[in-house]
Amino acid sequence: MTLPAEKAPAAGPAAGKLVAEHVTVVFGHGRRAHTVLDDVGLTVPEGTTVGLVGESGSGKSTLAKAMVGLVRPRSGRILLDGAEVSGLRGARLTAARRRIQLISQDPNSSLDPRMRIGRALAEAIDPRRADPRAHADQIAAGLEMVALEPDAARRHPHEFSGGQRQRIAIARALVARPEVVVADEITSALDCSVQAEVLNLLARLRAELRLTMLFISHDLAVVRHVSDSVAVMHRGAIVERGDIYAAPSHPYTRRLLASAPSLPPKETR
Ligand SMILES: Nc1ncnc2c1ncn2[C@@H]1O[C@H](COP(=O)(O)OP(=O)(O)OP(=O)(O)O)[C@@H](O)[C@H]1O
Repeated sequence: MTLPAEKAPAAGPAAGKLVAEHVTVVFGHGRRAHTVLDDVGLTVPEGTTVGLVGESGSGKSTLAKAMVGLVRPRSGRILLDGAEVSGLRGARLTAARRRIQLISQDPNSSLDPRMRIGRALAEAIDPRRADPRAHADQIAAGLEMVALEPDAARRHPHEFSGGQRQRIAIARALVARPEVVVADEITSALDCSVQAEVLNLLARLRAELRLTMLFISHDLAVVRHVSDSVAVMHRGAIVERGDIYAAPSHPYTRRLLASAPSLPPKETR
């Protein structure tokens, strides 16, 4: 999959697979205007995972949505391989969205309860021809990727556990083979034991599919487990990035680390 003609080689300070450049997002108008992201810059280099931490309401989900084209910045740009995606519309936006997939917190709201799993995956493969029979092999491969049997395609979301539903959401995001995944609090609705299972699955798929990933969580231990580097968001701005665990420099990062339960040592991947 390639973007249309405006695709340009990444260069200069914006080099990176997925880049937010001076992104400002404002909700509401006039006296009710609320700046949720304020001049945010973030680079996710190809093949790496950047973690994004920050407290509730700091703007992480808004940045996730801006990164995948669901929220339009008031100013600034989102770049994929150096080409701007934030201003795209229509077919070009659809093409870019296939290359960057969002997996969000709650599979109950992201999976339509009335839709069979096969149909949901078929829609992700080809929204214009969402016929599961036309994509049976790809659907079976997608389900296998997340360790589910092919007959899961004939079932509805309520027939699965929370962890299985999140695995289905992962399959739906990955079945069209995106290059970049934005994972927004994907384990926060799950029990601890299931959290580890989903994180390990995502880590395996990331390596197998050579994904570039922005991994968002309020949980420092989880972010540390999966990320190559970490950025810290506070009140709509990135206040720190890099090895925040060894040498936190911003007061908010220090508070965040101090309030986290003891962090296990980072595992080597
Ligand atoms: N569509 C919207 N319209 C108006 N305000 C919004 C909208 N979406 C988010 N906000 C506001 O933007 C701020 C940041 O929300 P956001 O969901 O991005 O934060 P977050 O860091 O992801 O928090 P959480 O972890 O709780 O989801 C909040 O004050 C929220 O109320």
